[in-house]
Amino acid sequence: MTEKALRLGTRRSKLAMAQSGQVADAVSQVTGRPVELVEITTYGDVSREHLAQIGGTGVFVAALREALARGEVDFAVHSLKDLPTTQPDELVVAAIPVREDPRDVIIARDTLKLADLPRGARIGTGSPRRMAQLNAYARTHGLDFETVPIRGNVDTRIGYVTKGDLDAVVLAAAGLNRVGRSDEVTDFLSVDTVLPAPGQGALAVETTADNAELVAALAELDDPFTRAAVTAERSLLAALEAGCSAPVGALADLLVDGQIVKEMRLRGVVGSTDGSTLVQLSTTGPVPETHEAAMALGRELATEMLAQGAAGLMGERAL
Ligand SMILES: NCc1[nH]cc(CCC(=O)O)c1CC(=O)O
Repeated sequence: MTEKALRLGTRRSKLAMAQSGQVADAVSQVTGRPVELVEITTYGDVSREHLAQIGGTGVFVAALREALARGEVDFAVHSLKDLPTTQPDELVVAAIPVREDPRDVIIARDTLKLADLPRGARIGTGSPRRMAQLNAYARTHGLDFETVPIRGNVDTRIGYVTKGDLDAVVLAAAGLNRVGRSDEVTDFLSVDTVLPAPGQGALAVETTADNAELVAALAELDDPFTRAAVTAERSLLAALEAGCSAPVGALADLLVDGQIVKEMRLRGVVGSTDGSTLVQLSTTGPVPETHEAAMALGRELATEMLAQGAAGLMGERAL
């Protein structure tokens, strides 16, 4: 007997197709049903140059959510770091699978590492979070590189280096892993140097709240530790009243003693894009066992960061 295929709404970019394909296979496994990819073309895909004006990466998420709400697809996969912190009532994040490598990386000419970039080197990144932390690193390590605003998909960004326009570009390790290009990485940036975006490396599998059977099936793909970590990170972002393009980094991880999980640590950073000011703090607490406990961890750190002047660093906006 062949069961009706589940429809997975996806953007058609290489990265979106790769992560949707991987989740499609996993969903097929747990449901025993075939999964069909349904490509959703968004205004952002057609008109890249107007992406900033029409609201950044949020437009991609919005188009997939509209397709879900209209019943054109059964579920969708988002990069968690591109997902707004507000959750529509009619939709539910049914699964957050195990997170990939959360780190940022550089791809530089001549296999250079960050610390080896020559004076005056130009590093491409459109992210205020990456600019702030890289420029702060340069200031504190006597380096003299410059961050240059760029945007575009993974291929476009790597192209700036291979064509010789820039010395290096910054990308997320997870995205490169998913499209099979991690062998081009020349330096994995320590999270002590560049704290990743809240939710970076994690995916969100979203469906309609009224589809109880599918919600339950998708929940089998959920990783509770990843969910607790990204919930705390995104709670920090929300409590700072920052959006996905704000200069905010956050990463929660587990503190382990031998084999025993002791606590969850949440680190956060906000900075000015020139790197002259960074507010960098961390907090630890019991591993959150509920959504509310994970939210509380993020709010707690946000309160401390705001007390140290974080709000004044969040005015800057760019993609
Ligand atoms: N903002 C674009 C974006 N959204 C998700 C990823 C891939 C990494 C991830 O899934 O967290 C990327 C590319 C990048 O930042 O290099």
